[in-house]
Amino acid sequence: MTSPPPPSSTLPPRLVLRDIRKVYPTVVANDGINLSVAPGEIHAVLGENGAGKSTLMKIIYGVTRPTSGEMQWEGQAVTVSSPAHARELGIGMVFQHFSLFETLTVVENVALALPGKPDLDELARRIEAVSQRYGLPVDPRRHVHALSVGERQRVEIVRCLLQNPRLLIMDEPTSVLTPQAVRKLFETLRQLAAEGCAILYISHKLDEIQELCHTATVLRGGRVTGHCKPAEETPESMARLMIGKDLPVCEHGSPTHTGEIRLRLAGLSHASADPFATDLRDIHLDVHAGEIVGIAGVSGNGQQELLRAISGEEVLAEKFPVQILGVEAGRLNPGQRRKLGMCFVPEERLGRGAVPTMSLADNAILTAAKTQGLVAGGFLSFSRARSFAERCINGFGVKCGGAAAPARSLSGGNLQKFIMGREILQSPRLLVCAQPTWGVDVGAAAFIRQALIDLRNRGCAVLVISEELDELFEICDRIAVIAKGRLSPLRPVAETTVEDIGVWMSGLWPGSELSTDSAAEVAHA
Ligand SMILES: Nc1ncnc2c1ncn2[C@@H]1O[C@H](COP(=O)(O)OP(=O)(O)OP(=O)(O)O)[C@@H](O)[C@H]1O
Repeated sequence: MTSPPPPSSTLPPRLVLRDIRKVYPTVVANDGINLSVAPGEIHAVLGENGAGKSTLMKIIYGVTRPTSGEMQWEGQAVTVSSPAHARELGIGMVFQHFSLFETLTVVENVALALPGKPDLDELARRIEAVSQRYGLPVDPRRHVHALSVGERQRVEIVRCLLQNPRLLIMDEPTSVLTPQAVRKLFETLRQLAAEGCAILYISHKLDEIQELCHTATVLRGGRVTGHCKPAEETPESMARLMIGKDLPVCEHGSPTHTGEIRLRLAGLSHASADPFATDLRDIHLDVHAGEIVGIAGVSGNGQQELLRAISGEEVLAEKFPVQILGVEAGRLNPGQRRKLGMCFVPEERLGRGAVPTMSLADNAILTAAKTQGLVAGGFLSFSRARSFAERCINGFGVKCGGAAAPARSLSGGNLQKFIMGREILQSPRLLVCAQPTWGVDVGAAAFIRQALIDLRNRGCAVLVISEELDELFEICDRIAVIAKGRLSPLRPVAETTVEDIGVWMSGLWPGSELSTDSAAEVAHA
């Protein structure tokens, strides 16, 4: 599919940035940035993790003040004092990290972003209308805490579209959307652009940028290092522009040796107390030492519940359904399961994967205290915690202000790299991870995938739950699909195709109990 023709260059720009600079205590996040977006233009902002993309977008949206520089909105100099001010001007933003209150419903969350006190019934109807029109299904009455990551992202997008923005900023909006939802979103964005909305689009998915965007600005180390027309580039040439060299190629190889079963799910069924959660139904799965098993699926089909049941965040009624390193572990808490040799990475990096206000060293203590000997004689060793955090930072190329930097000061991709590093460097015997490369730039994603393959080659059993089919096909040895809380049979990756697994993702695999109607529901979960 090709991009629509670029907008007419005779229109005056909607937004102009001149010499924008933002200095944080340990880093210059933006350094003399110039950028201009015309009405109807879809403009990509490209760059490695930590290049300064989100900082620039937050400046435009009034979340952060620039240290210096000038911004013009529709020809007038403007200082955007707050997000509310940005919204008044006609600027909308979908954030990389969700800004939703978990204890409120969807409609209550949306109401908070609107001026005055909107009538909730009327607003719920508007939400339904917008979500239907743009193919982004959300139920306005559900509580946010019960939504999957993909569903939350849809809420963020719908909330933004309700405000009819004239400039829409999207910070990695597709990281957790299904391929069908991405198609729909692109149609929406093209439609908005055709109606004259300017769009600033940040993504690490270079094929998407090539398909969607008219123009691109490349950032590196806070500075503009290039411009291009994505339609005239390839994903490889854009990657080179971004990282200054060719992308490394993953060396998968075959599993050298598959050994004993490290994770066994023996008929795992679990009904959560949360009425909106997906019940897990009779899941059987073995993951052996020395293999990577992938679980694909449309977000909201039981992935979160499965990860919680395996990690111990959700303790089960019985011991036997989850067996870790041969121990019936269903009633153990996460700490006890980690002691058996398991590490895990949840899909939400801020909140579950790391405590935002704590330093990286303290975040290292949270999961690695035992394996890295960070506690001795009942006392925490802060120097050891610091040096382990530094190993994660150096080993995984995390760009940050050092081990003392609070987790929330890291760019999204850099925090993900840190969390992956913290778990992988504990040399677990079993690693369970969700969305391992979410929000990570193309170079770092290749690095993380290779680190998972290397871990497998050292004999670790690895289970990856991901919505990125291409990623699963690149790194896994065997693959299954989760749909409506049920798990499909496992297939060797070499004996299946992305197309087959795509069909299975709607719940229709050989022997599946789902009807065609239920399958349609799965695709929209
Ligand atoms: N509140 C903050 N305090 C200190 N440093 C910060 C803060 N916010 C961002 N930074 C730093 O500014 C730099 C740019 O971060 P930014 O989030 O803009 O990068 P990014 O290009 O959006 O990266 P990613 O692709 O990983 O999201 C990083 O080095 C980051 O650590």
